[in-house]
Amino acid sequence: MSVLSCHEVTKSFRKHSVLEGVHLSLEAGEIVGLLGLNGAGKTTLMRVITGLSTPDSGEVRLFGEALPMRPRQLDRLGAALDAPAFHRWSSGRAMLRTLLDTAGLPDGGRIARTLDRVGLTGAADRRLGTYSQGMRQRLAIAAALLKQPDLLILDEPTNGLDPEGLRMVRRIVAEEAARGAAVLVSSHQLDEIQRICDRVIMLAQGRVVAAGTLDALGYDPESGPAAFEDWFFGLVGNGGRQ
Ligand SMILES: Nc1ncnc2c1ncn2[C@@H]1O[C@H](COP(=O)(O)OP(=O)(O)OP(=O)(O)O)[C@@H](O)[C@H]1O
Repeated sequence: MSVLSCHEVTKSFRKHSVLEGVHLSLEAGEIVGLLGLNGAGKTTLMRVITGLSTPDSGEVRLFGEALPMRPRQLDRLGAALDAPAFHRWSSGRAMLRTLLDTAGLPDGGRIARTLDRVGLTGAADRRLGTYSQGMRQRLAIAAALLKQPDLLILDEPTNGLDPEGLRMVRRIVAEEAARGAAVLVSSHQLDEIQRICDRVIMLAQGRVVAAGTLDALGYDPESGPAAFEDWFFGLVGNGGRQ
């Protein structure tokens, strides 16, 4: 059974079609990169998968069950999407505690471990209003990791992160997959995707234009980042722009 499957998913905003007949599936323990130019539909697809947005047609199944998810199933999903809303007077530690309390889960050292994994131990008790953009991004990743999800969805997790943060994301994604979680990660950092993903799915104007391992899609990993960029543009074209 796939951890995630999408079948013929479509979504429009007014008359603007954003997702068209999207098919995909993710298995436990694999890391899949979602690629596409600005406006290709990556975030919309992730919002549909996480139940934040309803598709116009098609089906999304998580852990074998069609959306919408039952509350207990929700705890099996961890997602960092968009810019999360933070209460500026709260702290990172307090925010994570609220998430655990809401889910009725015990801490058992989980909060401290998660803060450590994202490099926020030293800032854990600072007010969120004082966090930098990169620190907020780290906290969003921590929130997604907190419940040890079976499906981890990260929308451009390296946004605003320093080089050490890039390494951290790489390490976390690999650790989560090794633990058995399925990971779907979008990024404009083609070299990062090339390094960390087992498979890629390319979206262009809301359609999947390519999906598979880099090898199956005809990319030679030895040929380096510049070649990956050429390969990417060869598949997505110019995204419909003039
Ligand atoms: N709530 C909304 N209302 C209207 N249009 C929307 C809405 N959300 C997204 N769109 C449109 O859907 C299209 C896809 O947007 P989406 O954010 O999914 O793209 P993306 O691939 O994540 O882009 P980026 O790389 O810039 O983050 C865009 O044309 C966007 O303007």
